[in-house]
Amino acid sequence: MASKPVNTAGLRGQSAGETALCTVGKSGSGLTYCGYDVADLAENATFEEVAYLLFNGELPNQAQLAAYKSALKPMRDLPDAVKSVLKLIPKDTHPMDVMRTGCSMLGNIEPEKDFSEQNQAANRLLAAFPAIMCYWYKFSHDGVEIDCMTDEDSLGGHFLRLLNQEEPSEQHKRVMDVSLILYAEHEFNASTFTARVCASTLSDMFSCITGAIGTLRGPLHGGANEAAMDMIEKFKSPTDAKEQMSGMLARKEKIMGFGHAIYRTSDPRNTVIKAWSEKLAAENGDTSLYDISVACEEFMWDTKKLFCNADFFHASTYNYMGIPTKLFTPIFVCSRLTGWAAHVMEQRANNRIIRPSADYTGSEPRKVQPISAR
Ligand SMILES: CC(=O)SCCNC(=O)CCNC(=O)[C@H](O)C(C)(C)COP(=O)(O)OP(=O)(O)OC[C@H]1O[C@@H](n2cnc3c(N)ncnc32)[C@H](O)[C@@H]1OP(=O)(O)O
Ligand SMILES: O=C([O-])CC(=O)C(=O)O
Repeated sequence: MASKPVNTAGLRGQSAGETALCTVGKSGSGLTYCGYDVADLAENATFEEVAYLLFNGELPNQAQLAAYKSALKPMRDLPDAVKSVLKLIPKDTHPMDVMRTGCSMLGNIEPEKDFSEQNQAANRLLAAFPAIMCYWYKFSHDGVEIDCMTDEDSLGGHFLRLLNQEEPSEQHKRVMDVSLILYAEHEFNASTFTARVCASTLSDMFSCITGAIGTLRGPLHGGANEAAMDMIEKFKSPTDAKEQMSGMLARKEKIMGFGHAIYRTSDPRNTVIKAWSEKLAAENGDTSLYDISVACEEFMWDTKKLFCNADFFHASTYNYMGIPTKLFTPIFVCSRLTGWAAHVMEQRANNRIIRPSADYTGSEPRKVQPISAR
């Protein structure tokens, strides 16, 4: 009997190029950055080490890491022109639109003039993204113009400090670091592919990243962490969660934070972030959000054999850290920028314009009729 044909819609299963940056769904836990298992990196590295790895192909030694962090620190502030634009953006704007505009505006003020500046442009965005997010958030929500510079050692700590305007705990800094590592890179996902398509036209780094932000925004991609939070906070208990999800599935609604285009039985990032959610829940004392999330996970596996992707337990984890839901996907941007920029550099190093073909399904050739005759 002939086997079921592979559904190739959405380019599924088709190779669209080469990369040395990442494998998805292959050896070990299923996800490696430059050969390192993501769980190993999450356990034994920091986000800055992972950024260095993606940009240079090797993990830094102590001196290289110290030099890299020292180079990033002075780049954390924003030009006045970018602050002025951020101040114009209304409070009810989607923060991913703010990130997109902030990125694009920075590219107006400090353009990448040629590809010799690509590392500078990537590092500038890496250092400045937490400020783009928090400067707008604090101004639009609290009317406060925050100082965008902190002396926090890590970018994760810097973000938490800007957001809460107080010293973050060591534990929260570590969780943020782990989260940024988990989100950093994921092969030819939709937003990275957007960045590569843009790069293949020999466009500039800021355009590639701006396009990628727009792609990550959607709920089928990065926007799922926010959408998952909106869903789980509506559930009153684990039993209520199962009942409501049953109704959602019956209505053929997508359950955000579940399923994956490549993984078939689990997403290796889930184990890591779920463990942090459980730990934070226990320390918080109110474990209900974690318990509800676990009930969702069990229900989806039992009924549909669908599993949590990276986004699902990020929702409760960030919530236990007091991070506003609307900033969940922008945090993803702060991390994935590293993967996007590394892919832009890789595309540029061996470029041919990305231009696939299409299967035509339209009308047969025909003649234009005079407008009076139509
Ligand atoms: C960091 C990230 O970007 S991870 C992804 C984040 N996105 C989400 O969490 C959104 C919810 N998930 C989804 O929409 C999908 O699983 C995607 C977009 C991630 C992958 O899409 P696809 O590759 O098309 O999924 P796949 O081919 O495995 O789907 C198989 C079936 O399961 C269904 N399905 C997949 N995910 C879900 C879900 N979360 N809820 C309900 N049904 C689902 C599909 O509708 C499909 O059903 P069908 O055969 O009746 O049409
Ligand atoms: O790979 C994908 O399709 C989506 C994903 O998990 C990611 O970008 O992290």
